[in-house]
Amino acid sequence: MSKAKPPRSFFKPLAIGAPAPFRELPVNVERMIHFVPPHIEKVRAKSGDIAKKADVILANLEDAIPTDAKEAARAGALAMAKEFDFAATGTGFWARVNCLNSPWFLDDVTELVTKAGNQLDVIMLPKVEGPWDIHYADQLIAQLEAKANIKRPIMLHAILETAEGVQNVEEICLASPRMHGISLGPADLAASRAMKTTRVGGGHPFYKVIEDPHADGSARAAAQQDLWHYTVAKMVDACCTAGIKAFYGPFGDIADLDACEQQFKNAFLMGCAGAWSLHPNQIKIAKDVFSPAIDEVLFAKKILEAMPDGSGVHMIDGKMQDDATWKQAKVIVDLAKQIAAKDHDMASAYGF
Ligand SMILES: CC(C)(COP(=O)(O)OP(=O)(O)OC[C@H]1O[C@@H](n2cnc3c(N)ncnc32)[C@H](O)[C@@H]1OP(=O)(O)O)[C@@H](O)C(=O)NCCC(=O)NCCSC(=O)C[C@H](O)C(=O)O
Ligand SMILES: [Mg+2]
Repeated sequence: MSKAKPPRSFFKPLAIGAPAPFRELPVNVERMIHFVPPHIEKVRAKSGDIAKKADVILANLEDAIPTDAKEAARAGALAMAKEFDFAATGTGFWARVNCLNSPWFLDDVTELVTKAGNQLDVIMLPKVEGPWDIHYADQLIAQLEAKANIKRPIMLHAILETAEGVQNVEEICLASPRMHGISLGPADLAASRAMKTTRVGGGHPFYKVIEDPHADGSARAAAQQDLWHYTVAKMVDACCTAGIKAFYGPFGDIADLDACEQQFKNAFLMGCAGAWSLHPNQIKIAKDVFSPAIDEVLFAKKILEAMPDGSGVHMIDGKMQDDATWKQAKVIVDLAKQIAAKDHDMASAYGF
């Protein structure tokens, strides 16, 4: 049976000279994690402009990068760290490395941490199966941080994309104070679970409920259901328990902006902080969806103003408010304040 670390050891650096892990997550607006294929020079060159619109730019080294371009993608990621000052626009800089059992993982992490460790905010780890994967990456990154004299800890973000990972998601989230969050990886997860779909996220016309038959034999209404509801709910609960962030991952039908928006909306309502954008068209969708709606923020502000100490019962616009709705309102207003601090247009729309 595995044992948890003693509380006093949990936040100790794992290597002499490595920075101490964060005790609280840095407060960053991360509505979209924008994927860049760093081996394609033309696309990589757009990173500076994209960084003005996106909250996070991620250099992708894993799936979607051809085997013969893995080294070029790694070199491209290092070039991005050198060429662009992402921090100056308040944009996060992340990299998705190849998975732990691949021939590239060790060089990916070694080069990123030692050559770009002061620019890199988060390493995204694919196909995490259990806490043991996080422990290994955690120790390795600490050793490299110490070697390269990195001053600020690099965080870890795991992708939930195997059946085993979903089984172990709570332990993964709690495995290290280096954990930043978790993203759902619906494509790999579908394959791992033997789900019969070729889609990257989103719904499926075969997954629906159908109305009972009518006596007159008329057509029965049917509605598609959300294939990802169970996994997103499990992921959100595990992340919130650990004090880290949950993200919906990719939506692969780049042309279907409506379905992308709906999938992101479901994730936002269920507690996710953001989603991945694979194409520039998905950045604005994520920005709009993962910013609370203006009328919701104004209503939430009314609740907080009516109940300054968060207790008692009040009626606002015909709706009962109490301690619990005060907490709901606070979630929305706190997020709106974070967005307002970054985005002046949103600040005035929210009335801050
Ligand atoms: C999906 C794409 C291959 C589509 O690219 P393309 O055919 O070039 O699209 P467009 O012609 O519409 O592009 C218009 C212009 O935009 C530029 N562009 C495209 N994508 C990006 C981008 N990600 N960042 C910046 N700029 C981008 C094009 O160069 C065009 O520019 P111009 O020619 O000057 O007009 C492509 O979007 C892409 O490669 N996206 C990333 C794909 C990716 O990262 N996939 C992996 C993540 S999903 C995954 O791994 C699954 C997950 O793990 C799971 O298991 O679920
Ligand atoms: Mg994947």
